[in-house]
Amino acid sequence: MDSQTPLIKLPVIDFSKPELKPGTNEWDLVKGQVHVALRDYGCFEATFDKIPINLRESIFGSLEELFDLPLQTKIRNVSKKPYHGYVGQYPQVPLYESRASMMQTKTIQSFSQQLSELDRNIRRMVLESFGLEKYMNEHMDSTNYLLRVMKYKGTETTETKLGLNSHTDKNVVTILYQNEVDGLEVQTKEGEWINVKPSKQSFTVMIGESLYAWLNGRVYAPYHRVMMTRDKARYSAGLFSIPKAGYTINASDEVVDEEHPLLFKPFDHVKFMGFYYTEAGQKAESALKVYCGV
Ligand SMILES: O=C(O)CCC(=O)C(=O)O
Ligand SMILES: [Fe+2]
Repeated sequence: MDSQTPLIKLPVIDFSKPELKPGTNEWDLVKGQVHVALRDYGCFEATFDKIPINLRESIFGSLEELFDLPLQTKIRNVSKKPYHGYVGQYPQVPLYESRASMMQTKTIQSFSQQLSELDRNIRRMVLESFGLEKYMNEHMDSTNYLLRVMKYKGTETTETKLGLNSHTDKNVVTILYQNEVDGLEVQTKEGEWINVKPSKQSFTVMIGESLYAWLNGRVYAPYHRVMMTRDKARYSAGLFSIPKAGYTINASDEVVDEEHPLLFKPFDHVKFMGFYYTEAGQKAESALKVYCGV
């Protein structure tokens, strides 16, 4: 199925409660919602008011400036490290450009810091809800953060245009924030595309394949893409928690049983990314399965 179904909406989960602390009833309630949403969709909309509105809005000013730099300047920001350098000018997705923010402005730095708190709360809830508390410190220490920013040029026609190819994220958790131009679509397990329409105070939270593998498939890592329908540019920023090089992702015994046989052999995310960017990795339906599937 490849049609949009406006009837399906992503779950919306409220992280704005002032006393959202581990051990409280509020926490357990939200934890239950996170568990169900990530199991069923691998994605949800999070309302989170801890980042002041003026800070959130000034993000897009910084992004506009960053992407308005001459191409010569932008392409100087190349990198061999996965996710880091400038990407853009791809014939397949001509509207798309992206780069790591390098956290150079105060605005972006403080935005990332506050958003990483949301990432940690979500991951803590996920681990607790699977009874994996004993891995909490190891898990939290196993990742780095990267803020990557994206621009999708508006379409110059009335046709819908591909902004970003359908893919699954390969990291742990992704938290996206966007301007008022929608375009992100997330695919359900049944193959239907949901149009993501976050409100001004909400962020889109999505599971990547590293967490999917570590939890042995107990959470879903959804395919998603960007489709552009408007003539206005879409700006988005993503906070990505990414496994550190040298850390082995190994599903814990607690999530492996007869009903849930082991899906992947232990792997190193950075080495896997090396394979993902090869021709074989790009061609594979699931690069992770080809790389280390059981
Ligand atoms: O721009 C967006 O909302 C999605 C970006 C995305 O999927 C990615 O960078 O992996
Ligand atoms: Fe993505």
